Amino acid sequence: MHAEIVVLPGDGIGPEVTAAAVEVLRAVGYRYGHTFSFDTQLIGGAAIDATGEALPAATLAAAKRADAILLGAVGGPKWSDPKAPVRPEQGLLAIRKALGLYANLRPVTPHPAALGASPIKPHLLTGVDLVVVRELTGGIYFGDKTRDGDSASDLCRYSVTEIERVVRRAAALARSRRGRLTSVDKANVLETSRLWRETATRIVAEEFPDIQLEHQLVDSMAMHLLSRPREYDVIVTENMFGDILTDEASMLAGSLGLLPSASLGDTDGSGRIMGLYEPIHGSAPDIAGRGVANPYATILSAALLLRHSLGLADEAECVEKAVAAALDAGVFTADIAGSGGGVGSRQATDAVIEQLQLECRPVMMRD
Ligand SMILES: NC(=O)C1=CN([C@@H]2O[C@H](COP(=O)(O)OP(=O)(O)OC[C@H]3O[C@@H](n4cnc5c(N)ncnc54)[C@H](O)[C@@H]3O)[C@@H](O)[C@H]2O)C=CC1
Ligand SMILES: CC(C)CC(=O)C(=O)O
Ligand SMILES: [Mg+2]
Repeated sequence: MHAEIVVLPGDGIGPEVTAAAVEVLRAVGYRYGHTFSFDTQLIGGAAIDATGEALPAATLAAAKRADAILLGAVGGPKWSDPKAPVRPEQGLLAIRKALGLYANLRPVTPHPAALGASPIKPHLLTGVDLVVVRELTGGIYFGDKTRDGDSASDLCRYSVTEIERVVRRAAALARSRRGRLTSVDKANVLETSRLWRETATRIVAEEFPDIQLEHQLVDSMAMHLLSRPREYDVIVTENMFGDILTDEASMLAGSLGLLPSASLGDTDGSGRIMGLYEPIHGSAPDIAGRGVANPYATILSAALLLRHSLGLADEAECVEKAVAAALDAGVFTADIAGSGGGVGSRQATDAVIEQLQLECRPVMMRD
């Protein structure tokens, strides 16, 4: 097949990790006989520097035309002045909203070889396999913001429709997995959470009676996620809770540099799903430009791109197996290796590409 992929490197380590994922996509495409073309566009701080805007119109237009989008990360100290008229993060929020990417899937599956990188006891981590479905285009990140002298406010608003569609997506995912859905809210305090809980209960009862639904308050969820992570299957929650809980969940895997994500919209008339794929981490300014960033989260995001937007399940699995094999072989970047050790991004990417040759057997190459 031929696919057009828009690449949005962004800032900090974004260009480093997207370059790694593009190399892997080229390698897997070559192996399976696909041609992927890559159109690099500006977003975030890099876009502000070049155009004054965090999401230039040309970037959005290219993203709308593309078969899929791969993004690194945005932001950094250069653009973090509280008085700055525009911030890189606004570009990311804007593209998610403009493309209707309301469901952000963040799988968390600690790899056995990397358990030592986690601060959690290994016996709690074996068998952990969960997905957080984070609502991505509503809530407090998108509400009106005001600053009035010494006070400020951020409005958190959710509509029933916004909650229904993400809960449906999460419940359908749970149905394809172990049939368990945990909806996370703060319904003991917040009105938006009470609407969330009411809507999640109704949608599951009416449309997914086979799914086991439980509700969990976000504060105790933050604790249970670390004390009994194996019990969770699919977790659905609103935008900010999902953002925070998944950075926490990265500690189950051992590093932020290991968690990928898929931001998905609805399927269009031709069966195509709009998708943007990015690691859950940020631009990591503290390590940017040194060639030491862990590229695995972005490479695994590219695997999600192959699966969800291009319908290439075998190719996605091939990339995932290659990353797992690189980890099995002990190819750890510094964030996983610890104690000042570890290989650079270059070696980690090379290891994945090498493992691709061993792990993947396209149909045309099978006996
Ligand atoms: N999706 C995005 O574009 C996101 C952007 N950000 C932005 O990133 C900037 C930095 O934010 P932080 O809070 O520092 O979060 P961060 O995720 O960039 O970094 C947190 C810590 O994790 C480490 N880390 C992250 N990714 C890594 C990787 N692939 N390999 C090795 N180590 C890695 C960093 O070195 C740092 O010590 C901010 O401007 C923030 O707004 C933050 C989160 C998401
Ligand atoms: C940078 C923010 C807009 C969001 C964030 O932290 C994330 O999507 O993980
Ligand atoms: Mg985040």
